Amino acid sequence: MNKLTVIKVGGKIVEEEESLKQLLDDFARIEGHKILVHGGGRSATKIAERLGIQSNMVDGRRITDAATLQIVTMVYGGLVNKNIVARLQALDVNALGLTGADMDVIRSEKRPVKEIDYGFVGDVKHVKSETLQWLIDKDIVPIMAPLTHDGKGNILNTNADTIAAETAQAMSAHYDVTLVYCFEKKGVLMDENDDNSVISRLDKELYQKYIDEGVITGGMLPKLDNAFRSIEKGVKAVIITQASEIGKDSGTRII
Ligand SMILES: Nc1ncnc2c1ncn2[C@@H]1O[C@H](COP(=O)(O)OP(=O)(O)O)[C@@H](O)[C@H]1O
Ligand SMILES: CC(=O)N[C@@H](CCC(=O)OP(=O)(O)O)C(=O)O
Repeated sequence: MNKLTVIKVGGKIVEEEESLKQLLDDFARIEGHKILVHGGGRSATKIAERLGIQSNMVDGRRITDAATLQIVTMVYGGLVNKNIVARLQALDVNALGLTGADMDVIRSEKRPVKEIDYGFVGDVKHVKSETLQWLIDKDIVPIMAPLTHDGKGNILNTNADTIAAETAQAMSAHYDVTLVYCFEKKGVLMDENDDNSVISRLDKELYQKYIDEGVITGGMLPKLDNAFRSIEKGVKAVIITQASEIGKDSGTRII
């Protein structure tokens, strides 16, 4: 099987010019087939604030009312996605920006209301891996925004870590997939404030221990849940690392 690298890049990197430039330069240099999934949560929060709309996150997920949906559609599907696409084109990467609605690439279902009503947030139901494969085999590089659709005309907001994991899992039917979560730290850390404390290999047992001890918290929890699920569902390797370290043998490897 051919190799495919799925890179997910989070909001903090996307928002800062210097780290975005570094990420895109590194991404452009990755050889072989690749997909970039981007977040942009921090940009959405800032623009919402400018428009006088308060952001509300529960368990790392944005409560998305109608006004917030308009903002995330503009920010993720427009501003962030098209900026990345233009920048990659300047680096000779034949990037194509996609939301889940484009070519029906990712269908989702509005998250059912239990204790919390997340509003217009979608849980992924299907990734059209054949469509992505068709694009990739033509040397087109999909740049995926964290937006999906329900097939009934509605856009839904979907966490970018989940988009990356579901895409990597679906693409495992066609390629040997490596999923790389890039963020601002050097990997999963023993001490969140010490970049020299990278946990180089993490299995499920150790993960649970570190949760219990409060070593791993917050936004890292959904990321690692997605990471372990991906390994269980056929993704060959999952790495959590700093953008500048892509392709090097560093960061945290999920085993
Ligand atoms: N043990 C840990 N190692 C590294 N980061 C951790 C750890 N525990 C919690 N975190 C937090 O998780 C955050 C990453 O999650 P998140 O902000 O959702 O990432 P992203 O920028 O990719 O969206 C880090 O910025 C950090 O604050
Ligand atoms: C439902 C939900 O929470 N969607 C996320 C999508 C963006 C995202 O995941 O961005 P980062 O990777 O930068 O955090 C949000 O709106 O914040």
